[in-house]
Amino acid sequence: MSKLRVAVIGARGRMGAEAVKAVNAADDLELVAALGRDDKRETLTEAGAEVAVELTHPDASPANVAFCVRHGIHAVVGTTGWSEERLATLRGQLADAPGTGVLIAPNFGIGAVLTMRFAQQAARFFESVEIVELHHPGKADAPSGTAVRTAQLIGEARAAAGLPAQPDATSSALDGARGADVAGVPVHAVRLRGLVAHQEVLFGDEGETFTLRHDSMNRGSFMPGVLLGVRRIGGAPGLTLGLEHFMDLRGLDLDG
Ligand SMILES: NC(=O)C1=CN([C@@H]2O[C@H](COP(=O)(O)OP(=O)(O)OC[C@H]3O[C@@H](n4cnc5c(N)ncnc54)[C@H](OP(=O)(O)O)[C@@H]3O)[C@@H](O)[C@H]2O)C=CC1
Ligand SMILES: O=C(O)C1=N[C@H](C(=O)O)C[C@H](O)C1
Repeated sequence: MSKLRVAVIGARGRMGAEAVKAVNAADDLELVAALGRDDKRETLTEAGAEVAVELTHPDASPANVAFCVRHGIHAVVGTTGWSEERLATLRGQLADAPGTGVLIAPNFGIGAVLTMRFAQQAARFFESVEIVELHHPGKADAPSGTAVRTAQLIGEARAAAGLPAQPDATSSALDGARGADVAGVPVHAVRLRGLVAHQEVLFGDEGETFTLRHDSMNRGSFMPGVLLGVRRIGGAPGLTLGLEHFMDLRGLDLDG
């Protein structure tokens, strides 16, 4: 059987270098291109890439993905910064490219995906919720894409359950002291040498707290998710938001 032809964009970055290793180690995949900031995107078409793994920077990602979509190359995107506006533009591009698939995964870590799902499930049971994300100091964006997505999912679940805004009597605060408000959920970002990628979701109600925590100890932790996306995206035309759509989450359904 022929191997799936895979390219990595951002190949010399922390994640990209790991993705290059993971693709090279997979028997069913062939690494046909490894692009850095200075390489032209045409390298992808010249190399005959079928799937591109995109791991660059929020400012660079939309143009890289647009190129892939225009040329019928499926994309597995881990780069953060996909605002609603950027997603709407991408949906428009995909509408003109039937058959082409793009996966945007805020986090490829299996445990991180589960954290998001469990947080969504727990959201309606607690009056208060806050998120603390903790990352290495080389990270460009804050809060993390994962924290933003987690907060959005919690916000949606709270709204669906008819919960009011959470209590907070703060009437005076230094800028940033209460974090960023994402969908009504305060999100706090820590940047600390020695960390990789971590997140805590703290729920609270009368007399009890409940904490979900996920830790990525190294970037190898993201690779099974990256490879799952690479193998599945060809069969999923259009936009897929979140790796959970390629995972078997039976038993973790939101509505019972
Ligand atoms: N979804 C997930 O599970 C994960 C997502 N991420 C996200 O992935 C992204 C990358 O993270 P990380 O690897 O740590 O970042 P790095 O800064 O280590 O790597 C980014 C790489 O992208 C390159 N680059 C920048 N612009 C372009 C461009 N226009 N075309 C091609 N390459 C480009 C950079 O090149 P140069 O070195 O020349 O600057 C660099 O090598 C971030 O958005 C991060 O949040 C990270 C971890 C997990
Ligand atoms: O930059 C990182 O490192 C990470 N970025 C992603 C994010 O912003 O959520 C995923 C993970 O947290 C690591």
